Amino acid sequence: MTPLIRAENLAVEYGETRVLAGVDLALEPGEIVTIVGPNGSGKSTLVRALIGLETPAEGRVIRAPGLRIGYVPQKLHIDASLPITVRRFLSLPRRVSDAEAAEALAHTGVPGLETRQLARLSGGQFQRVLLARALLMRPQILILDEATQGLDQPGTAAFYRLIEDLRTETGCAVLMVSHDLHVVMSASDRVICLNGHVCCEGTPKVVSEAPEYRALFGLGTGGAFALYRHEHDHEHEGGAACTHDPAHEHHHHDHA
Ligand SMILES: Nc1ncnc2c1ncn2[C@@H]1O[C@H](COP(=O)(O)OP(=O)(O)OP(=O)(O)O)[C@@H](O)[C@H]1O
Repeated sequence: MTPLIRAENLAVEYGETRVLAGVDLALEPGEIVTIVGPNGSGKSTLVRALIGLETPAEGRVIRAPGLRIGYVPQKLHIDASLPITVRRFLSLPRRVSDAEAAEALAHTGVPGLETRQLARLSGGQFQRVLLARALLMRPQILILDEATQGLDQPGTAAFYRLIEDLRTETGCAVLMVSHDLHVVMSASDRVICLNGHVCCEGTPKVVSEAPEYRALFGLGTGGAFALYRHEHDHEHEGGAACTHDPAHEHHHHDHA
């Protein structure tokens, strides 16, 4: 199968700082892939580079011709002093019909919100409206950058069920960045563990049994917390996917 998006030996820099190096990645139609990794490990940067919002310092990103991407960014600040209804927001940047807007809102579990002010939605409603807008792109790939932040546990679980249903219904691929490890592990076909480079990757089963993953996330309920304590002192097997770039600092990830 031809990948929808492929990154080859991708490096991204902000000024003098290299935040991603040697990243190889390919997304096949219909698969759900999750990127995990500590804060500042380059997850959003990778997503932005895949979409074309960051220019590679090295390597390249290849997108299938005419690829339709639905993107839910990590942060979208809505200025409460600039009123905009849900309906108008759904027509940005592409104008959509009332019927399309209504269908997308129903699809994401928030029917009838059209006349509401965007700035006054609850966190969960807002995320679902963002998802509805992404769906209006009729995406072949849906890219979600920590789309469940601000949602409670049931809201998060429901959101991921919705993503899985959408994949089943539309056949779109899904690439998401997430810190919700338990849900990630159950909902993903493939997990990519990032820390400036790809630490380890594979099916949730393979990754969760990998020493790299265990070193990163620990076991049991402490796992999610351990995510933020990643000091990159674990050993890698094979090593091919893990060329440590000496220019890339790891110690600053110890945010615990
Ligand atoms: N526009 C920018 N200019 C300069 N540095 C940036 C920029 N965006 C991100 N960075 C830096 O690049 C590094 C990677 O950031 P990125 O947002 O990709 O990490 P992340 O893995 O998504 O983090 P988090 O889990 O906290 O969202 C960080 O050190 C960050 O400070």
